[in-house]
Amino acid sequence: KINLVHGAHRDGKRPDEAMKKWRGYGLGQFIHWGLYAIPGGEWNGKTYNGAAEWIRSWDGIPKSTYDSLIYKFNPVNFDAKAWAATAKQMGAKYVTITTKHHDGFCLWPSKYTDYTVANSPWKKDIIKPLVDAYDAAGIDVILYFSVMDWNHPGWRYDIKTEADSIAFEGFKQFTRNQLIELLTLYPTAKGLWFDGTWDKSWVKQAAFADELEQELRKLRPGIIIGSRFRADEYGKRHFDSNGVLIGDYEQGWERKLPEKIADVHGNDWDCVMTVPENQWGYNKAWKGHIKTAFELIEMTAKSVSLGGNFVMNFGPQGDGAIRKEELQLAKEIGDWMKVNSEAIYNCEYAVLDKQDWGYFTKKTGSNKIYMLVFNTPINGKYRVKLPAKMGISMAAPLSNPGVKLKIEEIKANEYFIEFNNPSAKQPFVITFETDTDKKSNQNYEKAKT
Ligand SMILES: C[C@@H]1N[C@@H](C(=O)NCc2ccccc2)[C@H](O)[C@@H]1O
Repeated sequence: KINLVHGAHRDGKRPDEAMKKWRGYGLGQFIHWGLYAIPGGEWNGKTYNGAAEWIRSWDGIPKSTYDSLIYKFNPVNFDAKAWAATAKQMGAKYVTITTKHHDGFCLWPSKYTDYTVANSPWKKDIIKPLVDAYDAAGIDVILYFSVMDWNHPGWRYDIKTEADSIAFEGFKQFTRNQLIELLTLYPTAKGLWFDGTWDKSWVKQAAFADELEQELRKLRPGIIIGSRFRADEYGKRHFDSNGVLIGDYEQGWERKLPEKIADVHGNDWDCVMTVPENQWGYNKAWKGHIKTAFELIEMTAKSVSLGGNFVMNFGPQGDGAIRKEELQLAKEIGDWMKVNSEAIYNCEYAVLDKQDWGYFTKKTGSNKIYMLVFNTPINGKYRVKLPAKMGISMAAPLSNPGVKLKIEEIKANEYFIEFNNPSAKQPFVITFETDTDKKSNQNYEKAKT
């Protein structure tokens, strides 16, 4: 083991109530909104091929021209309650909202910069009504904050000269001030989702970032901060020089999912996912593959089956309305969650071998198992392998608990659960219970039709 001062300060999952609640969220909403939503990936009729929220970095636009978008920020159709209602209907249990993205525009009236909503035609705070609306909807709020800030004169990609170092010191204090300001103005926020922390300038600030993280945790006990905030003193990010996760959960699953349980190293994690291939901010022309509700539901099931949460991104339009395609996806996902969310909320990795038909989840603190089916076997027989000595109780469709499904023990601790569901067009859930002291063949009803 290497002796580290600014590595991980804790190993393993956080045991406290705040983190237990986070662990059980299952499904979340990401909101990427800011000045970039106004051009929406297009400028003077030309489309920008990168991610819409990175359009400022496109050579085709003079930076000052982009920065003057502040004078066009007037989202007349912004309705915080409507956004929260969409998330509620979808079944999201938490929301991560951009307070400031890489362009440095603040959606709250920060007193540490002029580049905020206060100096736009809109004038008003955007974050406060959002936090209030989501809190009222019972959806926990996490504040996204980009450390990298293209608008601040003190931002540097690396520290090469004494002048860089002096400028960056000012930037570090500005960053600290804004974070304390956010936690003070929005005390109900449950966490901070840091981004824009990969450049050398910030990676070299192990001591400062470690002290700042500890200060924020003291200011807001229980606050949840992921692995993307800070590097250790050897520049190691997410996992320190001893391979221990820095922060409360792994924050590396951006637009990708783990394949198997070994990939998550026993840590908490969430996956943040775009609906198109790679657009977080609003992009008028949603080119390429747009994920369907089916795909997003499967990613949610897969995430929970591997002990994580799934966070689906929304990129509201410059006028503040959510685009109709995202509203439609929220409805379809919400309709599925209405019937099946018991297999998602407060569920965890079931410690069972994955089978071809789909994913297992297990209700935390119980022996209830859920089989989330995405591929129906032609013979209607669903294979389940249990650890030795573990029995299986009666199985039933989650949506119809009265139907006792036939369970056939085909060999030691291996079963076929029979369920012919030819009309299925949507993923569905079968549920059963396990018991630890297996009394072979006595733990489930013999077939009843
Ligand atoms: C959550 C997303 N993170 C921002 C981003 O720049 N991701 C690209 C990226 C991801 C990981 C390392 C470097 C760069 C995107 O703009 C979104 O805000």
